[in-house]
Amino acid sequence: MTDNNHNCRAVSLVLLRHGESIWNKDNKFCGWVDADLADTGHQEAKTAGRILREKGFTFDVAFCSVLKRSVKSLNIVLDELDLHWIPVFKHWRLNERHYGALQGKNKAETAALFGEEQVKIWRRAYDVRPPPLEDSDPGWQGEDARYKFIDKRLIPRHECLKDAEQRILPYWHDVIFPKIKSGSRVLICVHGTSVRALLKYLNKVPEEEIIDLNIPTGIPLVFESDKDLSPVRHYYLADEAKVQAAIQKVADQGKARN
Ligand SMILES: O=C(OP(=O)(O)O)[C@H](O)COP(=O)(O)O
Repeated sequence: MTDNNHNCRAVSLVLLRHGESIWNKDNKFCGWVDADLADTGHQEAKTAGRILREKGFTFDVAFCSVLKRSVKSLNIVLDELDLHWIPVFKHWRLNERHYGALQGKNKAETAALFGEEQVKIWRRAYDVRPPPLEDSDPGWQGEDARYKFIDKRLIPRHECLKDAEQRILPYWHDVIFPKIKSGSRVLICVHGTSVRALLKYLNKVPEEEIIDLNIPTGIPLVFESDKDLSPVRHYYLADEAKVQAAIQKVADQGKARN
C-alpha cells in the first residue's frame, strides 16, 4: 500500500530496509557478511531521509543492526532529517538472517544450479533454513569482535525467517516496543529479513503468505496505529509504480538469468 497523505499523529513507527549494498548489486547472498553500501544505496538512503523530512516525519529514537549497510543508511537518513542527536541503538539481534553456506554465492548462479523454486524456498520460506556453514568455515562470524560479548551458541551458522524472528522479537518486546509505549517515535533501519519478521509479527501475516513478501531497499514503510498501539495500516512512502518496480527487482534476483 502507498499513501501520500499520512497522518503523522498516528505514526509511531517507520521501518526501512537499508539502501542497496554492494552485494545486493552483485546479486550475492549476504546475511551476516558486512557488505558496504553501494553508491546507489547511499543515494537511496539520502532520498529516504529527504522524503521523510519533506513529509514532516521526525523521530525520538532510532535502531539499526551492527552491520554497516544498516548503520550507514541510518546515519544518512538522520543527517537528512538533522536528527544527529537522537539516541541510536545498534543491536546484533536486528541483523539480517544468516544465509549459511549460501553467503557470498550469486543468486542467479545458485538458481541455475539448484532451480528457481529451491532458491525461492531458501530466500523466502518461513521455516526452511539454507544449508549451514561447516564448523570449520572461516566465514562464520563467531570470532568477529562485534559479537565478543555474545554467547557463541547464539551466533548462527544458518537461519530461516522463523529463526530470525525468534532472535529479533525478544529485542522488539524488551527494548523497542517499550519506547513506543512511552511515546517515542521510532525509526528502525535494518534488513530485508528483519523487516519481514517485524511486518509478519505486526500485521499477523500468515506463514503461507510470507513467501511472496519482498522488501525493497531504501523506501520507508510507515505504520499507523490506533490508540492501543495496534497497527491499523501501513504504506510505503513512494508512489505505487516505484514501490512495485522495486519489489519486483528484489523478487527477480532469484531468477536463473539475472
Ligand atoms: O543480506 C541480505 O539482505 P539485506 O540486503 O537486506 O541485508 C540478503 O542477501 C538479501 O537477499 P534476499 O533478498 O535473497 O533474502
